[in-house]
Amino acid sequence: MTIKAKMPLSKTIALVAHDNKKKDMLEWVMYNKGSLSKHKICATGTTGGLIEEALNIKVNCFKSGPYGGDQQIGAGIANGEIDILIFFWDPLTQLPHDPDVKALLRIAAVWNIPVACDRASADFIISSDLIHREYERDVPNLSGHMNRLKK
Ligand SMILES: O=C(CO)COP(=O)(O)O
Repeated sequence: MTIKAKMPLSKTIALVAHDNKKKDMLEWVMYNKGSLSKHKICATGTTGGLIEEALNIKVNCFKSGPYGGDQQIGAGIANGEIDILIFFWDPLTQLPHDPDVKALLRIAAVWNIPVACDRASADFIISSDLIHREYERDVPNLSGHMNRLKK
């Protein structure tokens, strides 16, 4: 059971990159600076600091990923405060906070937000017509869930 949530004109985009992917992320944000500047940007700590420096824009920086930043972004998604996740995670390195990485990807799928895990998909999202307009997306209907449990 789902209900509709409004995707606002100005989206809140979360940017996250693992260390081996930070160069990719910086190149991507520099290339897309024009589009990104129309939206609110948040990020895990180190990624966000690098983006602020590179683009000279304000980034709402959470804690560094391994210190809870992934979980803070996950909470933002569950609270309806984050509309899009661009997460260049590293598929070739074991990380101590792997459970947090999985949890972030999971909660993004639960809340049906657009997620890009590499530059090719990030390009699709940023060049989509939907990035420039309001639209509705399905989100879980929690009251339906509570009612089912009561039966
Ligand atoms: O580890 C991360 C995501 O899992 C990213 O965190 P930082 O941006 O702080 O490096």
